[in-house]
Amino acid sequence: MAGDKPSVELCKGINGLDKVVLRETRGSSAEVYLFGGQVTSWKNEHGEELLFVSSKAIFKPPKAVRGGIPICFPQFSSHGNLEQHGFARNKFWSIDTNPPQLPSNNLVKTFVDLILKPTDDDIKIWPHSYEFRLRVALTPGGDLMLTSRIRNTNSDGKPFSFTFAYHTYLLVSDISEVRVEGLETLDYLDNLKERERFTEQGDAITFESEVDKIYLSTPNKIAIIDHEKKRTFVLRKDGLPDAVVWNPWDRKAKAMPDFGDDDYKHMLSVEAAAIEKPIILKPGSSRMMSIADVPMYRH
Ligand SMILES: O=P(O)(O)OC[C@H]1O[C@H](O)[C@H](O)[C@@H](O)[C@@H]1O
Repeated sequence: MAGDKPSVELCKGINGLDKVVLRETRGSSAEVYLFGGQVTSWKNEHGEELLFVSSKAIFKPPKAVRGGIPICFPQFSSHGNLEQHGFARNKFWSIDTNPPQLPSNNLVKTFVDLILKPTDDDIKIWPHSYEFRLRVALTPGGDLMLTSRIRNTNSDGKPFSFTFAYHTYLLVSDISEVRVEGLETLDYLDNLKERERFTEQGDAITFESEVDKIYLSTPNKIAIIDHEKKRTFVLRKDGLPDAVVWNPWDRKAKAMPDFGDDDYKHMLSVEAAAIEKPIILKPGSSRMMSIADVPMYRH
């Protein structure tokens, strides 16, 4: 409730799964499930939801929840030997009670730190030891910030490489009224054409059919403009050169059991990512990757 103190609360979500609820003074909030380390809700100070979660989402491990912000690690999509989008989104994360310091931002007081480490069984699938720390934070103004720090803790001296994405599902009023700015004239790999490389035209991107593109070397700021809602999401990213834009449209929507037939009209995935050039970490070294989603309104 607006006027309350900021709070961070661990409680039970759908199907008894643990979730952490962040609340800020002016009324904005966010929810994070320990399953997947996945943000599943982000509301502005009027209590309006900003993230898309499918009406048919299944909150039942091991299938990742359809919506919010799944974490794709250590593999984006199906390009590699691992399961689609890697395993991080299907794992139970823990609350990190003793996180190492992050570069300080004194304004941000409402956050939770999660951690994922491999079990012995996990190491059979991906033979590396790592610590993946995820901070989910809400600013007093209601911006959502995710910071990931991945560290190679291999004791055998071996480096590892990975690809990564914050698979953000934004809630939009009508996909045919949405415009994305910041990706014009950039090169992209088209997932619908065997990852062939193309160059985007000069206009802002609009949507009238299925899209699944990996834009390369993108600017650190991308705007998603929702005309009907008079709302713009500004996605700021750091340490993540690529950006995926995905909407399955009607035919693929129908083929997904956890996605409503008309859901595609109300979502757009804009995913800050590192895909074209995998990130390589030597033992003892770590990498930080962050996003901040900022909602802005026109009145
Ligand atoms: O169905 P999922 O495994 O969650 O993947 C959903 C989508 O994720 C990304 O956006 C990929 O680029 C798409 O090719 C994929 O269809």
